[in-house]
Amino acid sequence: MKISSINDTTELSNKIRMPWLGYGTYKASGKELIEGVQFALSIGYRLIDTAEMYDNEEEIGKAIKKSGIPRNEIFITSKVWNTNQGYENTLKSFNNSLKRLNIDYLDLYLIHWPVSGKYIETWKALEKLYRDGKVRAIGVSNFLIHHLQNIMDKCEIVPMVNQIEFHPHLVQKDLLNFCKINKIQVEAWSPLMRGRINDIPEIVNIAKKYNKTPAQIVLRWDLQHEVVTIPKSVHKERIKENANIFDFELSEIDMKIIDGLDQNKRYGADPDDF
Ligand SMILES: NC(=O)C1=CN([C@@H]2O[C@H](COP(=O)(O)OP(=O)(O)OC[C@H]3O[C@@H](n4cnc5c(N)ncnc54)[C@H](OP(=O)(O)O)[C@@H]3O)[C@@H](O)[C@H]2O)C=CC1
Ligand SMILES: O=C1CO[C@H](CO)[C@@H](O)[C@@H]1O
Repeated sequence: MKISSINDTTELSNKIRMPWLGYGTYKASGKELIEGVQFALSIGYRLIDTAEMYDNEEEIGKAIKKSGIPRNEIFITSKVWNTNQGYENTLKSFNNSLKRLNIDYLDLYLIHWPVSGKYIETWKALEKLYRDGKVRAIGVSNFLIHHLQNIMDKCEIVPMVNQIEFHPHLVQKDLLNFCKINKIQVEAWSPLMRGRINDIPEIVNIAKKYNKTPAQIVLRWDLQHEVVTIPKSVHKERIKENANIFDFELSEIDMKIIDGLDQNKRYGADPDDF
């Protein structure tokens, strides 16, 4: 698939379209977040990723309103936090996120982590929200194959998205294949390894060859794997840099070199610990 514009989107299993590039917001707040979101929207980002746990939904809602961009042109994701899982609590959390964001529907609602003994009931609440038309797509985050399989065995709707830790040190090829076969769109969190990509010599070398930065190389690698990517930055230059990934293509050899950096190494938590 050729991805050559910031306006390009992927079609989810329910036909809803999701941008390939999004704006991550973890640890961002206040003025720098409001300005970051507005700037990102002004240069063409159309996906904003948040979560009730990030404690920044109000600011994001304000920034979106201030941008003047019609609501239906922006794809907004939020997530139910672990301590609020369970059927009734999830319905409440969802409504609270809508209120804080000051919007009347979400584009994508995710279960943040697979809390054992809770996520099946939580998923049933997401199915209800989806059937009631309050959210355009539903999905999960940090789900491994066995969690996904469990939902598919016990529930009716297959998750449309799985947002996972994904970067050159954590490729999770089997999970990627499982998602592909089951039409679950993979979305990468910490795609820049929280800034560590600048320290990987192989990526620095590839970056020089394409006259791009290490961040741009890794984000392009995501797209060529057909993985949606949501880098976070509160600096204009980097927000711009991270979006400047649609005018070049990595060769198959360079894709393989980056794939080969996999160490199955997580910088975030292990989904089996919840
Ligand atoms: N579902 C889940 O469990 C999780 C979801 N997420 C989501 O994914 C998003 C992205 O992941 P995140 O963990 O934030 O990490 P990222 O991999 O996006 O890295 C963000 C860090 O890298 C820096 N940075 C940004 N752009 C560049 C660049 N071009 N060159 C060098 N450094 C750069 C940022 O600094 P600065 O801002 O100062 O520019 C920040 O410190 C989150 O913000 C959140 O929305 C994240 C973690 C878990
Ligand atoms: O979304 C998130 C942001 O980062 C946190 C710390 O790594 C994660 O726990 C959380 O899932």
